[in-house]
Amino acid sequence: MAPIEPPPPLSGKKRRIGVMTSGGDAPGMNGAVRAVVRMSIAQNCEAYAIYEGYEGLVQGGDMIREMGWEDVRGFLSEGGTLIGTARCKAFMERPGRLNAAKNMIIKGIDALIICGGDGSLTGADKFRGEWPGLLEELVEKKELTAEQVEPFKHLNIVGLVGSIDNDLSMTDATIGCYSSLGRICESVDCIDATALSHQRAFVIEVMGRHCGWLALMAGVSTGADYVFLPENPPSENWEAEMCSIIKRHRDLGKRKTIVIVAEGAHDRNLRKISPLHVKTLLTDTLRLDTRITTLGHVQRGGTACAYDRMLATLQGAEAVKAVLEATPDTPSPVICMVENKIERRPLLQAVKQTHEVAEAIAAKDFDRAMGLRDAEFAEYWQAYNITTATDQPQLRLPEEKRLRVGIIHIGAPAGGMNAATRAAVAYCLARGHTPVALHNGFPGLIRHHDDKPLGAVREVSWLDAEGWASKGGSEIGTNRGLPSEDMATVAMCFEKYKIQALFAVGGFEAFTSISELRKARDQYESLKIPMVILPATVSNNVPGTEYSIGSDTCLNALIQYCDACRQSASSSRRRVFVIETQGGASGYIATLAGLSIGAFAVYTPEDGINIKMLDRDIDHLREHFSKDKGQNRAGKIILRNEKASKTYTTEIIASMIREEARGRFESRVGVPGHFQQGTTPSPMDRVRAARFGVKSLQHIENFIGKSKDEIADDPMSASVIGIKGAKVLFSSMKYVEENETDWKDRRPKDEFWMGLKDVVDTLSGRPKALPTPSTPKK
Ligand SMILES: Nc1ncnc2c1ncn2[C@@H]1O[C@H](COP(=O)(O)OP(=O)(O)OP(=O)(O)O)[C@@H](O)[C@H]1O
Ligand SMILES: O=P(O)(O)OC[C@H]1O[C@](O)(CO)[C@@H](O)[C@@H]1O
Ligand SMILES: [Mg+2]
Repeated sequence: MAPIEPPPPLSGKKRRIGVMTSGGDAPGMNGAVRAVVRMSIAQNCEAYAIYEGYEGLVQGGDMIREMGWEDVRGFLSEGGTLIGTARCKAFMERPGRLNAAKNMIIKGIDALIICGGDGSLTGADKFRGEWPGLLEELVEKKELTAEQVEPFKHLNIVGLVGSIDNDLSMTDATIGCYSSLGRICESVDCIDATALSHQRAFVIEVMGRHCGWLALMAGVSTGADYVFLPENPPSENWEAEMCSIIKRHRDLGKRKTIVIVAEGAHDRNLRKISPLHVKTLLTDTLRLDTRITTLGHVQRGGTACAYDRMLATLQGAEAVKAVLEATPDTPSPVICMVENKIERRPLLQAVKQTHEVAEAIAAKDFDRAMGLRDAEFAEYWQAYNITTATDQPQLRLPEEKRLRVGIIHIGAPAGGMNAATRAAVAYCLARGHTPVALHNGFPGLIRHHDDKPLGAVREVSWLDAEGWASKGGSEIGTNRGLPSEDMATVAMCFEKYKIQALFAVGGFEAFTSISELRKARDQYESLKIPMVILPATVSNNVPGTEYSIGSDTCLNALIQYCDACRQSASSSRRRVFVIETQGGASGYIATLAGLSIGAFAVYTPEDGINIKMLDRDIDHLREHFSKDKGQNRAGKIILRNEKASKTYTTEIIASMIREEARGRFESRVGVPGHFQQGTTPSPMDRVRAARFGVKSLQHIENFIGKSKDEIADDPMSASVIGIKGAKVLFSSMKYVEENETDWKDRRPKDEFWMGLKDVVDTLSGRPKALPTPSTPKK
């Protein structure tokens, strides 16, 4: 039967892009839909939502509807998926896909962006592969004419990975996985308190039918005693092994036990490992009072964390770009994240590699299964094992290779400082090194190193640091003071307390401190030791890395604050909140928060603020509110970094808006201040802190056996660990200090995120700035 409705013409439009969410819902999916819709419109395309996943495509009609700019307002701060999702049986079969193809053509949709998990993208890949055959069949069966299908010969399809499971190969993170991990961590942190009180054991089941990412990361970020993953089942002898590890932890004084079991966990013979089985072992063998908690769907619920909002937004925008750049020969891409870089990878290959993991598991080839997950996964597994099992004789170094490692926190507190320290301590102990905490930064060391009975230089035991994975702030105390306050005493202390390596955790002051120590090596032999700085600051302004631990915790705190303000502003109607963010002279926090909440405008120190900018933004607000008839939930947020301008303070901007609004709308000020340091660190900060902590100590070990002069002569002996693009690497401090540092403004010379400001502006519909003398052309 020929279609009743011919494909609508796309006069003057480049493309008609369909977007859908499919499979299990995941926090952040709404952000992806918002980005696709708004970016499509901004790029002169039409955007259509396909409701209820593939079900909408198979059924067509009203389930495929055009989306306007305002239809996605507020999407960023909503959990689940507002356009619905489904697990669609019909699409699994060819007749269902035939209907789907027909509906796409009837609706004139010539590009499809699908946000879903491994199953949804497998379906997308199948659809893409069958497309020419489906069109032929539609013509053959006279459901469509040859002319009708002609413009749709090449299926333009792009995948976005949205799933809490993080189970697609070739991407480090899927939209939703960090939000889900956040829910798990919150729950385990809560359970921790009650477990500790009763000295109980808890067996916690987390989601992940075929993938252990959530279980592993939950283990790393909560310091669980044992984890079970489908990719890497425990040894044949796991029951005894698990009991022995847990017994040892108890013998060392631990009052609680947490075991995390992935829903898809099994042993090496693929027999399911159930929480009940684990509980029975803990009860019968170790006599522990044990409870089971199955977290279930709370893991999928709730609003998205900052990272997922950012990921969803950037990937959604990238997907539209990929649609527009596609040629008939371009393989369909899936948008991936590799460390800190958005990349397009071939959908076909990503799906194939994902299936290979399942095949390797089914064939009991677990090494291959682990190898097929991304490199990050194996590193986290290693970090987890080294920092958890206390008795691993094979890891211990011979006596002469063991070091006394000083650990110091410098600067303001940042989420993840304790987790990094815990990992470093556990690593040191596993290898036979002695971890020595230098309390309260350099001023603590200088003034209180030999206080009696408790000086600032203290060896740390496993039990001391064991509970630090989830603790916010700094357990060993942190301070902005620099070693130059009294370099001679610092050098003397290193000599006196036999500090043979230094692991520094902190922000720009930590960076400056290591720079000072490195330069003072000419004067003091005791400073000719390997030193690593792990950047940790809410401001994310440390040169040598694109990511400092603590910045993710800060963004989460900030978006929580902004969501509350937006809710208030939207409810009161016609209200603008001007919110002042931290970040020093770096606009990172303001910009990323702006991206995550859909800010109306973001003011950064890099661009400054000028009167033309304010005039234009206020005009835009006026125009926006003049169209508002009161039914719009139109709360607006402007983010202003604390150092964006000396003249245009947060208060002044809010007053200008109030004045210029002439009663049409009003403004309020919000200053979250130190709330931005957060309480408990975010899971991303915790897991990266652990991974980078272990890597830092491994880097330090490269210098074992070298003479003092050899160490001093090696530029890598004072280095900073960081993420640069798609890589995690160490950079020599000397190089970074001399080439990558803007010392005056205390930030990297080249800030990777500057390009993101355009995305914030485009997606909020902010008018483009005309170049003025103080906004130089890029
Ligand atoms: N092999 C396949 N062929 C065709 N369609 C498929 C295939 N696998 C999955 N799909 C389609 O994708 C939908 C979602 O797949 P699935 O239920 O596996 O969820 P997912 O996308 O993997 O998400 P998650 O696992 O995160 O919940 C299925 O209901 C089906 O419509
Ligand atoms: O209740 P549902 O929708 O079947 O989902 C459960 C499954 O979905 C997932 O959460 C992925 O979204 C799996 O980890 C889990 O097994
Ligand atoms: Mg899946």
